[in-house]
Amino acid sequence: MAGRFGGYQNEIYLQGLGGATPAMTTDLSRLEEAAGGVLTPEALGYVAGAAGAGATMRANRESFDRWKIVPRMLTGATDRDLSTTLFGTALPAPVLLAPVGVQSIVHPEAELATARAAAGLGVPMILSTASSRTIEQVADANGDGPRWFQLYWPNDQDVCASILERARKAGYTTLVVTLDTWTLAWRPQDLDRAYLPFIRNEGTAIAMSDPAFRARLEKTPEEDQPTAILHWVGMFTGTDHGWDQLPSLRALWDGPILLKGIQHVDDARRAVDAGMDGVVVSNHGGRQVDGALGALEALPGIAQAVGEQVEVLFDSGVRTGADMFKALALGAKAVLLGRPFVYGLGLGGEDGVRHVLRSLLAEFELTLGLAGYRTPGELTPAALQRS
Ligand SMILES: Cc1cc2nc3c(=O)[nH]c(=O)nc-3n(C[C@H](O)[C@H](O)[C@H](O)COP(=O)(O)O)c2cc1C
Ligand SMILES: O=C(O)C(=O)c1ccccc1
Repeated sequence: MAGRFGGYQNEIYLQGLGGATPAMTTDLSRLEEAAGGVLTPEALGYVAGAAGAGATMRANRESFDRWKIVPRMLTGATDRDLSTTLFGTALPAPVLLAPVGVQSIVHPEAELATARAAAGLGVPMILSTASSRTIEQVADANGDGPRWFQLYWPNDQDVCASILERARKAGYTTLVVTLDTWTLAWRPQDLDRAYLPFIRNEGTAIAMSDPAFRARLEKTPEEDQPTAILHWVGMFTGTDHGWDQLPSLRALWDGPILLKGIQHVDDARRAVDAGMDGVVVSNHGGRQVDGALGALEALPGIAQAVGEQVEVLFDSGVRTGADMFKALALGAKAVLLGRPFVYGLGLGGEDGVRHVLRSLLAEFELTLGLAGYRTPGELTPAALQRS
């Protein structure tokens, strides 16, 4: 395991001896700019866009910038090991691919390319309910790779049960229930273009292939697509649930359940009280509540309050290996990578996602070692200074 990710650096330099340079940038903070050259304006606006005036998305980055790494010397950190364990399963590194719907808007192979790249590295992929491919197709492409499933909690218990049963049968082990997007926020980038991918039938594969969902329709989606899409949108958005409904979800899923979108320490405590196995501290990449706090600001308090009892994961604003280092030092057990892998997918399909993941993990491994640490588990807030 040691050196497995850092080796990407040597590989790139060695290829340089033969005159080759990487197909896309190794500066992960510049991927959005690069993707701007290949995505349609609608797709770029959808992926890169945020809620409102973008204040939360900017706050996500500002909160990373406020923390600085304080490197230690002569610690013998030459031999690193990035591996970690989540819910009893070993992972090669503390990173997962965040659930991202409608991937067909950036690349024709969509979630299948992502699933292949993730499986090749042993990195878990979290499949979105709003996937452009079915649960079973993505599982096939993912082979023996680890896979988690993200639920947009439908307001129809039969459809919910059917989707979760399909996920279980297809080998998804862990459930991530996203709570922060029970309706879409005000998103000017999309509103100005009157663009919404899923009402154009992007990202509806799971619902359209679901027997319980189809049973709700008078005409099949093939006969009357607009009605089917409207029914789907109504089922997955517009209804907030309550804490008292979590037991009904628990009854439908045997494996670990995490709640995604947790930002208040009291909600993290409620998740623990409700018997959940983890939380994802996240503000959805600034795509939901504009004016909300930078997600990293919420992390230390939540990690302190519940980190001993459940797994605390983090996303929103992670762009580089240094960002991973900071989130782990502030209490995350692992991070979810969001937009950067989507840009990699748009730029280069499966190879692009692989490049982004390998770059992130190589940079993280080098940062870890050069700051004086051998393993992610050694990181604590003492590795950082707030400025
Ligand atoms: C295009 C796009 C689609 C997304 N779709 C979903 C989704 O279907 N389910 C979900 O839980 N989160 C979704 N998210 C949120 C991500 O899981 C993650 O929380 C967010 O991207 C993290 O922020 P970052 O991209 O700034 O790192 C989506 C994000 C983007 C950019
Ligand atoms: O765009 C999003 O952030 C998102 O979560 C979503 C919601 C529904 C369908 C596709 C993506």
